[in-house]
Amino acid sequence: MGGVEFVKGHGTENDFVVLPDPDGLIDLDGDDGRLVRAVCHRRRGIGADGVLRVVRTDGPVAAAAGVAGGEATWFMDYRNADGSLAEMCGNGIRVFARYLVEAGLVAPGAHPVATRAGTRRVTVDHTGPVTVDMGPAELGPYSTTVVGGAGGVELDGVAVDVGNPHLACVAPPSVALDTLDLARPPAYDASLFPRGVNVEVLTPLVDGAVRLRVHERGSGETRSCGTGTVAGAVAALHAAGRGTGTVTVDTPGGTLLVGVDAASTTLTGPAELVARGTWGVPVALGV
Ligand SMILES: N[C@@H](CCC[C@H](N)C(=O)O)C(=O)O
Repeated sequence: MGGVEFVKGHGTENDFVVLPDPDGLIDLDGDDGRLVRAVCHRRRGIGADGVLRVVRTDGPVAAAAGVAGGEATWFMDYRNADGSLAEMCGNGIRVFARYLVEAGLVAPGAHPVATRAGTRRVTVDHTGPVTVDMGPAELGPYSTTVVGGAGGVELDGVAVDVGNPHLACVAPPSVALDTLDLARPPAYDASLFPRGVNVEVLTPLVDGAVRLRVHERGSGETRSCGTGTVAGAVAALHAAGRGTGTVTVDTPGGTLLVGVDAASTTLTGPAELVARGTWGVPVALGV
């Protein structure tokens, strides 16, 4: 019986199936990402918020994605659970880097990893927290969202580009963060976000910390989102009249640390590999 080798991992409970595919032999695009949807399915598949394909930067997958490897040997080819592509994944890239170390593909240390949003430098060892230079996070226009469907809660937010699109909403104290319905896709201004958007709701900055929940484009509500955490930290600092600082972000899945300076942002948090095996691809997928 054939199958696909995989590793399962998570970063603050944002979970991923890692697919080692150095030469890009697996077809992840066929039938609008049906293979990705199948492997991420929580009952019929392995279950995950997304897929991290580990593929070489000098092969056809990176070339087709328009990714210039530069000094990076490895390209994180990220897919959301619904099969859609995303430019960047802040929790995923830490898991990806941990996989590279555990697989012996890189030594512990600082390494460039290619993504659709550009190359990111990741500092990783075998067990400790992983730090990613996430690049600049660009503040955009203010906008609004409605969470919880028709008759839901309207919130003001600000667009933040972290390589992928976010609408980060610092909620007033009258909004009970824990009771918001973020399972349903929040409404947003499609003219501002033509490729969709990840929506974060967070508490105002108090003593350098916020609490944050997220609905991710292509995956639904997740326990954490690394790029969303950076977007939330930037929005919280902005709401407090600041452009730089360090923010501790508590998500339902765990705690992350974000650094924001004038030129760039950093994200530090855990990355764990929890299982490995062979996925017996459903015959109907014809793989
Ligand atoms: N969970 C990720 C973000 C994954 C991509 C996102 N859903 C999108 O479509 O932009 C993270 O940790 O950053």
